[in-house]
Amino acid sequence: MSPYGSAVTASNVETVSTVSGEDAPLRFLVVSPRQTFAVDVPSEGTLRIGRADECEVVIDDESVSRVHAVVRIGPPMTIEDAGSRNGTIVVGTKLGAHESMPVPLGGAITIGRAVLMLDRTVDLRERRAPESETFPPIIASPPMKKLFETIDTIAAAPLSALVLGETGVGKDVVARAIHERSKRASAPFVAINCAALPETILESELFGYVKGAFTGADRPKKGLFEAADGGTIFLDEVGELSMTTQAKLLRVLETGEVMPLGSSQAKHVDVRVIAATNRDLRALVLQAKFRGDLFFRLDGISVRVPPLRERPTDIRPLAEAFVTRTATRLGRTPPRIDPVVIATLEAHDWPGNVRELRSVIERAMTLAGSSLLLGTEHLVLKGALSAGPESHDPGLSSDERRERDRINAALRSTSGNQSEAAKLLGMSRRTLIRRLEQYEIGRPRKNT
Ligand SMILES: Nc1ncnc2c1ncn2[C@@H]1O[C@H](COP(=O)(O)OP(=O)(O)OP(=O)(O)O)[C@@H](O)[C@H]1O
Repeated sequence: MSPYGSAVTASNVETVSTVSGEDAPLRFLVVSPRQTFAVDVPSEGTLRIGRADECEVVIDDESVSRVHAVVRIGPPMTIEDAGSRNGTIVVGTKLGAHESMPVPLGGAITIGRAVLMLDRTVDLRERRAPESETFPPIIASPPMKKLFETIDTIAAAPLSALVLGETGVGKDVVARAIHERSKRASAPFVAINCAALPETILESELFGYVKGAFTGADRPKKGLFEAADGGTIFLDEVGELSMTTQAKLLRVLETGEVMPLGSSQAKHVDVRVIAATNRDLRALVLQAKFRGDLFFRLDGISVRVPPLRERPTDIRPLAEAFVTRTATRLGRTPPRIDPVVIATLEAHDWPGNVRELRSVIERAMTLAGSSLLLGTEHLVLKGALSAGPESHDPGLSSDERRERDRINAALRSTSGNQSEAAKLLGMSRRTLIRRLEQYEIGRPRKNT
């Protein structure tokens, strides 16, 4: 029972009594009119949810009170309404001011116009493409059939590979498919987003470090190259690597050896590198922003994943698969999709590609509740995502474009969390918000 008020319990939902142990870490998925993002749940303490900057989960919407609700990590994990203007609804039960109840796993929590859901995730590096998302044979358009064949060719070749394509097309999924169809399938697949981390942290993630390599390095750490030994490392957004890190990466590719930070001893690794980018690497090479020798090493063999607008016949099977997957996760019967919804989805141009389609479906499923028909009233397409980095913006100078791309990348890597993205970018949240307006980036938008 909450020290602040009475506790309400729901009998038919799975609640969470621990956030540690064997289970995958927990996160809150947040869908609000302007934002879609995920927030990892810490192992202890509280999470304030509200509009105010000091909240751990900031939802930028006027329907949300400044501090609307408080999650106590537990055990058991509970949510308490913090005296909000319009209450907190937990799977249909409205909490009055200072009432609390256990947080249900996978159940909708409504806070103003936003919906939150507690979800289990897997390790950040691995979470983008769990087994079930691995290139399911659900997509059958001619361009994708061709892509399947190319994936098999790439899988069999002992070369580095480059996966090209706009944001959200499924480069990550393709990289994993290459790994799983290769001889390395039983060894690890390790993925990292090169745009997500500042240079020094990225290098220590990639190459590891020895004890005492820098302040705070009180024990040695294995890098991802070592962790992927025998398998595949997937370097997402490779176009964002700094020149220094590019030089170090090139050395690993040329010698097959990694040098942990602070060490003078190289370690041999046998790792296949698959890199991905939504930027024109060749153009970056021409502008001296990407090393030509590294480009040629990475570009052993390349594959382009077509944008969703070039394969509209994939939209229906993908949408159906996302509906089934979300329903399974929520323990619901998958609803039928109204044919008008399919037609609407097929007519949309999907600047955020498959990722955008996935969030639109997940949001529709949340809004549909237990309805057995997913209708147009559940569909929110307008403003669901902003244009990706390849959108047309002839007015932007290249510096501005770079900054805009960095911001997009940071938002992607933090699943749209503005505060985290601002930290990564080394700017205040307010500055980030100003930039979002300046570059007309739809307010955080990317879901994982
Ligand atoms: N063929 C597919 N089948 C099922 N899910 C897919 C498929 N393609 C993409 N997805 C889903 O769409 C989302 C985006 O895919 P992914 O992360 O692979 O895109 P990306 O091209 O790597 O994006 P970015 O450039 O932003 O990193 C993920 O949730 C992924 O699971």
